Amino acid sequence: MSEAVQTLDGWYCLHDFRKIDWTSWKQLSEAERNEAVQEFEHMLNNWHVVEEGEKGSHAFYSIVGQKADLMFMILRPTMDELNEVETELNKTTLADFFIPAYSYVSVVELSSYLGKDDGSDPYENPYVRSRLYPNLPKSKYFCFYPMDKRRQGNDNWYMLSMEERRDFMRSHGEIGRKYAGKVKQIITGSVGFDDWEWGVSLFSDDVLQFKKLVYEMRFDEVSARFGEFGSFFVGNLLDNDKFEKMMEI
Ligand code: VOV
Repeated sequence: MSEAVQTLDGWYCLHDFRKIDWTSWKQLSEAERNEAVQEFEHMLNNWHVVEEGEKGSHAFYSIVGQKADLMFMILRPTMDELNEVETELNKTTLADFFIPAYSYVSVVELSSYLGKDDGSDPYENPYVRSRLYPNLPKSKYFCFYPMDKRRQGNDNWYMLSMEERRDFMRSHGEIGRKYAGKVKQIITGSVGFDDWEWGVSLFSDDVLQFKKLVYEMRFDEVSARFGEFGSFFVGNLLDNDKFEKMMEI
């Protein structure tokens, strides 16, 4: 049996995609709509307080295309708290006008392929902590997709030796580093939690960099031979002003 890589696991993560039931939303009076948006923003403001207290983080984007209209990426220290946030969201008046589109449950993950083992506790390392418990960037654009590593014939990731997998990840990391300052990636592990093995969340102020990065990675052996991908979602950052404008009829 090949040796499983040890993972470092951080905050639990929910990607929650919703469509808006515009037909029902339009039936409300302007006053009712304003009240629902204000109630919703009150919840978002509470999430900001959690973020400032470094007890979690969140990202809120509108999604382009018919797969969804809105996306919430929520990070919390426990699965229980993640569930509470989801329920809080579902109890808002606005959620009566949301239609579930897709969701993804995972945990922020760092593999130890490239880490140095100097005997110290990695969970005490400030850099590692900033990766495991990240303050999600408020970048203009967001991209999410789930992925697996293939298990077929000669292309079975889980049958490779630790050294082989480490070499692949080194090359992967080298490509990724070319996008430093342009794209920030947050990899969340979802084995045992959801239908794919990882969630890939990308943040950038230049939306075209998602295409360039993902395309370049397709030619790297680890993605070319072993990468299998689910649906892609791409969207634009929402703040209160943009959200109010979006919900205006
Ligand atoms: C901004 C770009 C970027 C950078 C710098 C980067 C670097 C790195 C490093 C150094 C490491 C290994 C250590 C760790 O941190 O875990 C990883 C790990 C991982 N990656 Fe990555 N990745 C990027 C970007 C990046 C992308 C775009 C994808 C999707 C692949 C594609 O083809 O669409 C991806 C996937 C992953 C995955 C699924 C893992 C875990 C694999 C496992 O088997 O455990 N990743 N990644």
